[in-house]
Amino acid sequence: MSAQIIDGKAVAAAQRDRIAAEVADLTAAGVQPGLAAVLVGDDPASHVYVGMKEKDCAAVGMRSLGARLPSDVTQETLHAEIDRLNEDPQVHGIIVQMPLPDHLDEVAAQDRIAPEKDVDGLHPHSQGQLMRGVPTYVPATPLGCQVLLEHYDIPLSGANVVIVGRSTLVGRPLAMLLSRKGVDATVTCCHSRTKDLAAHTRGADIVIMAVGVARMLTADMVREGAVVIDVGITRGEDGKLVGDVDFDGVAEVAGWITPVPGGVGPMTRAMLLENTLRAARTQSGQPSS
Ligand SMILES: Nc1nc(=O)c2c([nH]1)NC[C@@H]1CN(c3ccc(C(=O)N[C@@H](CCC(=O)O)C(=O)O)cc3)C=[N+]21
Repeated sequence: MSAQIIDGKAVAAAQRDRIAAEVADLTAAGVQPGLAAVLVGDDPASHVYVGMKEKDCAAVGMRSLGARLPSDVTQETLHAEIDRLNEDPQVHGIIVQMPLPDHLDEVAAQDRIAPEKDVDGLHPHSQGQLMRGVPTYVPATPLGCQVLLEHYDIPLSGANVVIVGRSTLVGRPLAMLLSRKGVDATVTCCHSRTKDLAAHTRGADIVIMAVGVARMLTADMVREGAVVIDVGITRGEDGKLVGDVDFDGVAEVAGWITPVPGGVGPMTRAMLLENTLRAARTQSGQPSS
């Protein structure tokens, strides 16, 4: 293996330590940040993720509230629960864990969250402000990718970044984030209909995989020394997490690479805490330290 490992777990731990110190200061000033996760139904993966978020909150001294609703809940009841959290002054951030059961409208639920509590960055206000170049809350996974790249001093200005995937949660916001003035990457957004994907990825200084297709990016698709960020998390039959990158092969050619697990995933959780801390500061009128 020639690539150096981008250690998301370690960077996330450092971020959590910093956040914990800031949470302690804010709590001493009378405001304990609070995050509410709305979990509908009994999808096992969603339960695992929400459980991790609750543990993360506890680790940094934040309050966490789990709102659990049955899988047959109506859209009206879901909205009533979001309204209740919107009005609760102890709750600074709200996320609705995705995916929702098929009979529910995910977009309508996202739209229901008060923009000032939208720590997932999925409300049209958050997405629009990011598009305008004045972000409020950036979705945690794209933010985590940016913080990881900056932590390792990987040059972004003028860099050719190829993002594979165009989801609302990752690909599109990431393209906005990295092409902003001040970050200044040249971003290409590829997807399932892209012609000759390999020609794009081979031309990239940085390849970011966010499609959810296990081991899609192979060594022949990567330029020698390129930076490879893997956002994919496919659960294999053996229960193990598999990324969108064929790690063993690509690590032979890449210069830097994120592992799965231990790459972007832990950063996603840390950035959700960061967004919640910012939400608590903004809502309480406490200046940042
Ligand atoms: N409203 C909403 N917001 C989300 O941000 C959201 C969501 N819904 N639904 C599901 C996806 C997925 N997601 C992950 C978060 C952390 C890890 C993570 O920490 N992964 C660890 C390993 C975890 C394990 O072993 O299972 C890692 O990659 O090292 C993974 C995935 C957030 N999501």
